[in-house]
Amino acid sequence: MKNYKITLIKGDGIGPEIIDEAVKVLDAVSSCCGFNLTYDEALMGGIAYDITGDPLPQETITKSLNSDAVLFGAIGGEKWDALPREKRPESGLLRFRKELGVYANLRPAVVYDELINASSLKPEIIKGVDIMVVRELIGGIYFGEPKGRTADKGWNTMVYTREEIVRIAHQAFRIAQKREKRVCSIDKANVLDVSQLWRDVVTEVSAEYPDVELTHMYVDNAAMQLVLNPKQFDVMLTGNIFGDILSDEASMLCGSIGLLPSASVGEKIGVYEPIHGSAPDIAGQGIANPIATIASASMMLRYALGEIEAADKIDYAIKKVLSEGYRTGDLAQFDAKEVCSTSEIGSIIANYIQR
Ligand SMILES: NC(=O)c1ccc[n+]([C@@H]2O[C@H](COP(=O)([O-])OP(=O)(O)OC[C@H]3O[C@@H](n4cnc5c(N)ncnc54)[C@H](O)[C@@H]3O)[C@@H](O)[C@H]2O)c1
Ligand SMILES: CC(C)[C@H](C(=O)O)[C@@H](O)C(=O)O
Ligand SMILES: [Mg+2]
Repeated sequence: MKNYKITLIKGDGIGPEIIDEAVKVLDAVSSCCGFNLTYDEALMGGIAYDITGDPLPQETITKSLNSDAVLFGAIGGEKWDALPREKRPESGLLRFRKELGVYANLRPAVVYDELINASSLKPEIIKGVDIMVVRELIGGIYFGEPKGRTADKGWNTMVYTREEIVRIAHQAFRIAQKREKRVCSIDKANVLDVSQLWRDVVTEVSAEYPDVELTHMYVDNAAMQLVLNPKQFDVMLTGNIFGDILSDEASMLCGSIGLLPSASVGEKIGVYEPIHGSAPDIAGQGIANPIATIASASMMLRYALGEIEAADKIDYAIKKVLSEGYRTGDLAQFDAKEVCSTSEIGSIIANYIQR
């Protein structure tokens, strides 16, 4: 029987609660599909800082690089907000992504028919929305030098090199070839030099993909177009910060940020993580929506392990459970037949798979 090694990073806030549900579902699907998963936990974020003094212990990097994939919950919280930047949970996550070289963050935003009433937008605007945000993840303003602050001044630098833009653009075009063959590249080329380079390089790379239509859009307009007419988008190619913001916005087309998964991939091991954070406001209450993490586990099976049947089973079970009206609190107002806790909805999805 095939055996895969998965590094589990639960992190802070709701991280442990949502990862536990993803593991429940993974265990159900692996026993149905005839493979085995071995989990090894590793620390990151505030909890790692509290235990080791470092938000990203070396052991976490080593374990992750020696596994087949990483399933990640979320990090951060007010408790650690006053720490110096390099000790903060968020710095641990950024360093982790850089160490693993996961330059492409794939964030699908798909509107489920079952949740068509969960968006504040009209059903006719969102029905059928299926967007893939391809977000550059280890460059841009998050990493550029110089950065720093004094009492009276704070500064960061948005930098992209040609090489960084080329590799993320190839990802976007290759993904588009398997979809509707449309890439909309998002930038702020009317103002930023770095965006002018971005636009030129994306255009150059597009010459290798004559079957894919390329358009460009300024990020401010893109934020507006996403709620005006989201179906115009197939693949949205973005830099680091623009993709961070637009994917949170896109989650509200779908109904809740608790639904959106992601895959962070590059040359080495991939990291599979919900797009949301540690949600300190609801942590420990058993009400977080674990579906984003369960769907991230499905992306892990599909992309990292090639267990397509198992991934399909999870995706189908999520849809089925939503169609039967099971909802966590974030979606309780929308055609709910039964409002469930985090653990209940995880069990219902796992049981559905085992039926
Ligand atoms: N990848 C990550 O680990 C990650 C991502 C984003 C934010 N963060 C960190 O998380 C902390 C909180 O940040 P924030 O509040 O801006 O963003 P957040 O995504 O944690 O929460 C935003 C809002 O969405 C809700 N929400 C998020 N996930 C949910 C879920 N699964 N089910 C139901 N509701 C959910 C929260 O309750 C909150 O009201 C910060 O420290 C931030 O830096 C971490
Ligand atoms: C916590 C933060 C560093 C992170 C990001 O901005 O990438 C988060 O918002 C995300 O979307 O994963
Ligand atoms: Mg974010």
